[in-house]
Amino acid sequence: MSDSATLPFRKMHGLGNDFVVLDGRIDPRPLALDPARVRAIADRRAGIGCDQLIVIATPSDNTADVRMLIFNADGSEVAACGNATRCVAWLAMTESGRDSVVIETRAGLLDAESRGTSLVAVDMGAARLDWREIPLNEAVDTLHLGLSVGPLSDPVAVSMGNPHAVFFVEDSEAIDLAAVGPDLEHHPIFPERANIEVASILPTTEAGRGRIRMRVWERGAGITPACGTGACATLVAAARRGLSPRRAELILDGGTLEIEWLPDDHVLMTGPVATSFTGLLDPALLS
Ligand SMILES: N[C@H](CCC[C@H](N)C(=O)O)C(=O)O
Repeated sequence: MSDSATLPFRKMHGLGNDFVVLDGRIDPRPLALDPARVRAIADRRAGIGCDQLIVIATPSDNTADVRMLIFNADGSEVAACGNATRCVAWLAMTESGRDSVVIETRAGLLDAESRGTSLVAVDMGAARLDWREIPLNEAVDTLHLGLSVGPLSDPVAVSMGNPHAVFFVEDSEAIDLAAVGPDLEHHPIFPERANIEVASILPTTEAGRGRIRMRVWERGAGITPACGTGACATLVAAARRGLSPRRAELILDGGTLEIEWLPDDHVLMTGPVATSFTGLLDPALLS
């Protein structure tokens, strides 16, 4: 494919957390994007606009169906993105005609299954709870970080292959995430920065499932309508604190995800996928 050729893209989202998806298997250019190019594509004014840019690549070996590269809107490459993993899994299942696939990410191999039309379940792997795995820059109890900014304090740190700090509050709608997000994302205790969640515990359902209202300030993307790994991290944090059963509905700005922290410590996330539109990327955005 010549450098002047346009490149097909698919605009997808998971509960409004949106992605530009490029296929690096048909054209190598998306496999070598520098951060400035990612920012140009993600720019909602001059580019296409997205929270994350996702590149589908050939898997390293036959243990996976596809490999997935994840870039935040600020150009940073990260290891995990739950909503995008559902979208890529849906594409891979549609392509292969199978109702289960394996996605290779920097956070590991993730098993995904169809749960019906445009509904996908992904085993997001084990929650990492040790300070070294978050990572944090000091040996602290991840269940209670001695950290506070504005009205927020005493978060739980969890990694789903990416770092999260979960703050439990009376009313998550009352928190001005834009005011506190940047300082928390860049707090020195997080050497790789962090995704920031504020969560309120709601009454459990008759079926005994938890219900948690959660909003997110994402590392490298800011406030997004939903965060799959953030929902996983929030459920694990709430269960560790004894605030929720290990299975709950996570109610995000963009909709609801069903999350379960399994006995083997893996976290199962189930939620919708959607394609907004497809198009051709201007080659100027790639070079
Ligand atoms: N929205 C994504 C999370 C992206 C996390 C990314 N912002 C990071 O830096 O880890 C999700 O659905 O899980």
